[in-house]
Amino acid sequence: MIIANDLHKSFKVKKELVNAVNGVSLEAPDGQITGLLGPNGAGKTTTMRMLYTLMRPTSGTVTIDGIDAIANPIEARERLGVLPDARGIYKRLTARENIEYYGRLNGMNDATIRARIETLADSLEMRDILDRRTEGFSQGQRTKTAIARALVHDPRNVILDEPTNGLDVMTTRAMREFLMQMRREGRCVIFSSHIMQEVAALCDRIIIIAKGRVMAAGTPDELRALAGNDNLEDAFVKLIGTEEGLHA
Ligand SMILES: Nc1ncnc2c1ncn2[C@@H]1O[C@H](COP(=O)(O)OP(=O)(O)OP(=O)(O)O)[C@@H](O)[C@H]1O
Repeated sequence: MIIANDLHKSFKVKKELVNAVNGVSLEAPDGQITGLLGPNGAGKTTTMRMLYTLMRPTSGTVTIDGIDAIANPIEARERLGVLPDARGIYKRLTARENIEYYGRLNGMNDATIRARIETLADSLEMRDILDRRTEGFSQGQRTKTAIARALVHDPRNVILDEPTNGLDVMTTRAMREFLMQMRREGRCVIFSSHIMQEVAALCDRIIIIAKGRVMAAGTPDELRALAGNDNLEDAFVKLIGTEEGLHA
């Protein structure tokens, strides 16, 4: 379970202060998919970077399964699988080697890593690319490799930054099925998107972020009711206050 309380993050750009995240609180329970939805520049990536301990908040707290992620980042990371916005896979290694490397960094033995790769290769439908060098991989193939790598140590909590970004229809469908599988396995899944239909179709709870703040949070039905609108798309536009950047 991931809990964030009153997260703030500002960046100094020349003499100006950019307030990227302005008091975001959220709770993502186990066995549920929680979606962060918001237009470009809303603060989704910055929020996630703080959740997965890459970035220290200016203020606020994050706990991962009850562990204070700011005070104990290494312990928190052991419980986290992360697909960062920059996928960052090693191009001189094969997909399998990329995944194995992370398994070793996580202190796993070779037999456990091998078995885990078998499971992930099936779930992610990536058996055909496992032993190819990742140089030249398509965007979808890179994303699959990065997700398998993120999950090699079987983390209970999974944070994915725009996992379907740039994927074709079939690969997007496979990715959605994979997210639902993680939910069935009881994991806590958080993913970000600016595609309203995707978030509505997959998420148990949606957190709408704009201008670094949580504008609304709830189930798709609750958000419809909150906006007083049966059409989810219109509800989102109303809650965010602009249509800009919402669509793919
Ligand atoms: N390292 C940084 N230095 C300066 N400004 C930053 C930095 N990181 C993010 N920002 C700013 O913070 C704001 C939020 O950015 P963020 O990447 O979190 O948004 P996002 O919701 O993920 O957007 P997108 O959907 O476009 O990826 C933006 O105005 C961005 O320019």
